[in-house]
Amino acid sequence: MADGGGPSTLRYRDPGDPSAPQHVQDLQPGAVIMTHEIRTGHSRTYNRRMVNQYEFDHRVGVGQHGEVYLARDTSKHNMAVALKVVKRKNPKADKMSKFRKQNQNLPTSPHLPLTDKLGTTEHKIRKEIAIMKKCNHPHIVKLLEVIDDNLHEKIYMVMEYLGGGEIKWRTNDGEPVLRVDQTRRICRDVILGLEYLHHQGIIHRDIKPSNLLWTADRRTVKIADFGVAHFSYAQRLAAAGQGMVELGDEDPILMDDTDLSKTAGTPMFLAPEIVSDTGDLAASSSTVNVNETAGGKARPRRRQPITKAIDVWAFGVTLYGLLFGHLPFLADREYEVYQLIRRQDWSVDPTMGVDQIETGGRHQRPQPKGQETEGHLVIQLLEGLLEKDARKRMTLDQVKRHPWILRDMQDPEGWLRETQLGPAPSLEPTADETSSAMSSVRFRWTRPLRRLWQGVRPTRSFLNRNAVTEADQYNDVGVRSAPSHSLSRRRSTPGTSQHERRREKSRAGYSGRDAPRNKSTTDVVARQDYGYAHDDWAAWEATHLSTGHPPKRRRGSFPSNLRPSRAASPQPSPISASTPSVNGSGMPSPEERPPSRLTLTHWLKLPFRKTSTLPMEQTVSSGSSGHSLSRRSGRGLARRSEDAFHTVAPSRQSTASGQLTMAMRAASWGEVADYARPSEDVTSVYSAERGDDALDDDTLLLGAGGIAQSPVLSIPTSGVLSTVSSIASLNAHVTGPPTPATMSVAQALLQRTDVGELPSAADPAAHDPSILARHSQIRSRATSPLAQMAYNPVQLSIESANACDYDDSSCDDDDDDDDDDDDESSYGEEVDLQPSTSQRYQEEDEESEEEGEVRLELRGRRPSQSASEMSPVRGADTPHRERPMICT
Ligand SMILES: Nc1ncnc2c1ncn2[C@@H]1O[C@H](COP(=O)(O)OP(=O)(O)OP(=O)(O)O)[C@@H](O)[C@H]1O
Repeated sequence: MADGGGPSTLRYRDPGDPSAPQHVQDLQPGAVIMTHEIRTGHSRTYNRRMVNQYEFDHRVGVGQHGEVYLARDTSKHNMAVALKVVKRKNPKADKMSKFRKQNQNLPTSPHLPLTDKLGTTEHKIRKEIAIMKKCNHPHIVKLLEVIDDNLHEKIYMVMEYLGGGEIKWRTNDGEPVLRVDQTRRICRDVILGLEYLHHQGIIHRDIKPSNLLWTADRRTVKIADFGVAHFSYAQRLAAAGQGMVELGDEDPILMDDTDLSKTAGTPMFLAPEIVSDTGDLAASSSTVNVNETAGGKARPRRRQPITKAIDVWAFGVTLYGLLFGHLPFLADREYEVYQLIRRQDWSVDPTMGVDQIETGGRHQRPQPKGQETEGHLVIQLLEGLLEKDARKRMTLDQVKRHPWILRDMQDPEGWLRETQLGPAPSLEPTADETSSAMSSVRFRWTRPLRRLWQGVRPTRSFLNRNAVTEADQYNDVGVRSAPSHSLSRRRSTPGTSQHERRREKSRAGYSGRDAPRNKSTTDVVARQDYGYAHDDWAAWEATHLSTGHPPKRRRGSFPSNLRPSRAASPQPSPISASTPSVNGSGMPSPEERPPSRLTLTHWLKLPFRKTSTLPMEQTVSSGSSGHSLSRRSGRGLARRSEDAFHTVAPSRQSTASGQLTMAMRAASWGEVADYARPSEDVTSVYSAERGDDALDDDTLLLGAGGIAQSPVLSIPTSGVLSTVSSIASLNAHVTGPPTPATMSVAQALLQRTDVGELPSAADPAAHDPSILARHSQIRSRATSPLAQMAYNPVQLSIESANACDYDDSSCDDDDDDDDDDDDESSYGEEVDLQPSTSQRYQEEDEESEEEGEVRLELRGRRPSQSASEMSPVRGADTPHRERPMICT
């Protein structure tokens, strides 16, 4: 790594993090940005992979169709985002799907989602994107941007990052880890999210604990993974309740209801109406799908229609799982599970939750209204949810009003009122959504063609300019207006190293990206051979914008009304006095240009450094210690850049159905508002400091895949959590050497958690962020990797970043066609290590592609995994896989 693998100084700002700056917390992106231009490279500071403005960190999950990475958006104050990288085409999976369609009795795991029948990978991704684009709700994971890498047939889905990870709900022994009241709060969030989805005409089809993710502060749960979700026109009509809804362009991919009849979802969570055919078919083809009529003649049985009720069922199974730590219908084989779902009644344990509240058994006598026990209410609710007849099943509205859901709320009526969804919005242009979700261009660049094109093509990063206001384009100077960097690197002349080429360029008077672009179009290709240049470019551009002389841009990239006039005298600015002179072209002379790599020496020479006018955080690395100075934005441009965040959010939130008030959010968690007791604030990492009794929030930070690695009692005390998170947030806001004040706060926090002494502020060592990082690493009392990630994000991100260097199976993509170049491929070289699961799959996939003929192998699907299931440290054993369970 560029900084010698020293401690990371990356600062992630999660919108859900209460310690994040307000503008980050307020970030509620409206329209999803569709980006069709991709720039890849490596960040200069950390040598991490970059795709456009996103810098990859570690992998947080692996799904059936792709991998999910933590990344930071360098254009938005390093805001954390989740980047899902999916291959547009997966011939092997597609072939397998086809094969499965023809051979329905193929074995599958009951734990894994069924997606085979939903069409090709491309179709599924398109649909997922189109559906996510329709959603904007506090309890639904937000899709922020879709980057369509047509060249490598990859799609990058940029989503809000949910730092809390999946809900952990059971131990290895199948015991619950959540308290009953915690489960209730999770349920409130899920109900609100589901209600919104159904209101939009969307059926999720894969509700289960692992698709429910916590925000970093663990106050909010959001529904994720729309891989098998379905948009139902009929559902949408019903939601509108008016018989008719206004339709935009009809979109075949969303309007095709035949998809709904296909089996999709995770077997254990499938509703009886879905498995009514499948189960029997799989079990015994001679007895299925027929009803014996009076005349003894077999006649196909009518299947119950598939409606949103399937989500209600899955929610019931989820609730059951959270309460009891195991699922109601368990068997080793898929078809056995289906039979149980169809025919068997479920039973309950004598106690529920980690607090072991008595259930009172499955069949109970009625209790006087208002005096029901908690167990009684829960069983009543489960009976309504797990009703095999979909027509008799509870509706979400009934669920929402159920006394157990409203229990402990101070003002249930207020909550119901506040969370009432407004009239359904009209169906906005769905055809546009899906057609733009992925480019349909099938053209693949060959290397010579690409080279030719690079010489003449204009650069444009954001084709969908409607998604961003004009002012934003102008303001967001850091990235959007940055020149596009070449996808490919120049072919090396034999015997010429990259360093030599660089030296040559620098002798010639310019270095790649600083080359004036206004002389001729061919200059555009005269860019650097390596990585990204955000920082330098942004710095350079910032300077010139501040003087009223922006660099030349492509026509149309500036809104005319905002385009600074060259004739007009620049605004008097304290910056302008110290900015470099510009030549006639609006570009600095070669001596004045920032260097291609921003070293500390160069930084010190920059004329504008004193004024701190960089539009984005600029990290300067010095020495091997990894000591870093982080210069935050100055007032001028940074201010504009921040403003852009607000204007970028043309709050769809404010549309009738998307409207959720603070009260609603508060109520769903029972925040300290009018809706709940103060002690309900159990999910706040700060509540321990307030001395609230019920903080057992640490139990939520448990192992992998819904399975707690350690019993609840061995989890560290809550004070540790709040302390470390305070340190983390302290770290997050220290953007330079720690001041004595911050050091003393950190010292106090560390003393409280008994993790050691910090050096004094006068000690130079104290200025090394590694000290803070080291001290904030709690001695591993939390055994789960996820917990450790939460406790020490900085440390883990370093390990994982290292891991990414060789493990990032998608890391290879940007080099697919450019591997003639030698020097950049830092991944791949270091590795003599065990390939990860995803890597193995990737390799197999590639092999198959190369062969042209897709080989079929019968084996279980690739399971989706969260980061906690994957060891963050390379070579360590995978902690757990779902164990098969036998139903008794
Ligand atoms: N926005 C996010 N923030 C944090 N982690 C995420 C996010 N989205 C996904 N993940 C993690 O990545 C894992 C896989 O992602 P995802 O579920 O989207 O993939 P998939 O291919 O749809 O998986 P599945 O097999 O469940 O269908 C999830 O289980 C989750 O742990």
